[in-house]
Amino acid sequence: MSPATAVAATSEVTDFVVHKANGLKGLVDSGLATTLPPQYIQPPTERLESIKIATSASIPIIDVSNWDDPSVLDSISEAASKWGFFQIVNHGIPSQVLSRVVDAAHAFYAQSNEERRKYWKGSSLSDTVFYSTSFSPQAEQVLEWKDFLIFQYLKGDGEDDEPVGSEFWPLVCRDQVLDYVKSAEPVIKKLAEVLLKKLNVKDVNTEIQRCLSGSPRVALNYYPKCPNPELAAGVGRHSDISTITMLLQDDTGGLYVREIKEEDEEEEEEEGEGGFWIPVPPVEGAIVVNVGDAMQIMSNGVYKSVEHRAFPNKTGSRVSVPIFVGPAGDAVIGVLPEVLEGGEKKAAYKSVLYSDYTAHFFSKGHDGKRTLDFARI
Ligand SMILES: O=C(O)CCC(=O)C(=O)O
Ligand SMILES: [Fe+2]
Repeated sequence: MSPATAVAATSEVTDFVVHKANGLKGLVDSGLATTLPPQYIQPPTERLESIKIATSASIPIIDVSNWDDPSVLDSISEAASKWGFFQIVNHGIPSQVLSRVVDAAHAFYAQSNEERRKYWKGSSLSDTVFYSTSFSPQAEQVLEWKDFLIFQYLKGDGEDDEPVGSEFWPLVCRDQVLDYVKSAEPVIKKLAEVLLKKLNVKDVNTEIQRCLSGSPRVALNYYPKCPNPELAAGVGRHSDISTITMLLQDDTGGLYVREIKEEDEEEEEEEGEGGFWIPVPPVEGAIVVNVGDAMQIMSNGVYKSVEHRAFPNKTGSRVSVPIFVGPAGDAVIGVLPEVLEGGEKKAAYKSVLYSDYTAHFFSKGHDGKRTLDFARI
């Protein structure tokens, strides 16, 4: 079989993309994926054409130029409770830092298969950086139209030390990712402070710190242009397992967020493929912020970790760069005592070791908000 025929043959696609570590980018570059390979075809309920798009709702855009303004704090905590998602503008991260990290993501994927493959999960020189495809290809029924490069951001001992293993990060994007995280850190800190303040948490001790942001991860997500986007998903319905995620998206669009209905409150959240989906349009200079499962657990559901999904398109590739701010693997997360004080509310979640929670998330394909059941009482 010629290499060309090998790639074209359905049964060989997964092998070429996943096992031979060419990534989806390698498949698209081969020029042979002129139609969507069967393993990428989503069931009808999970396609863009069958979801109901919310036409009047939009997620809030919050100007955070003045963190001392009480109305900013109110807007953030309200958005985290009501929508689980918001965009922030005037956050102080220089626009060049944002555009450089997006360009750097393109630069990583523009390299040859051989060059990218050096970082493939399992063969990368450091566990703090790895390249992979889809979500959890070994556990998924249908593959997602996406490649990603993950950076695990473990701080060195000294204040100014570079993250552990960063000397092994790809040179085409290393400094841009480091600069982005460095500039984002004060914003992350502020967001966490505001959310905790509104929960009456006064003593943000080191243990809470480890639960909030013990192990940030950055992803360079790449959704190549897709021959049949109407049949595919870039990332399927899921909630993030982070405490908070700061997502930078390019100007392409494709992200949708589930609309929370009033009657979904009290854990009676909409399940399955129903409900309305709110598009999150790219806003120049804005960062999308969303609450993750760890924050929903710690806040006992006051803040909502909301389902979201992204679709690829036919005209070009799309890049997004989330920073998943999440607990350290060995942190035990549970409902913060302050949230229960003085009220008649009971804890809706038990305490869980975060590395167990993470392992559960990756042991299956994306399945909406089901990961949270792992911690639900
Ligand atoms: O690319 C996007 O807009 C969303 C990505 C996402 O949800 C994720 O990486 O968890
Ligand atoms: Fe996500």
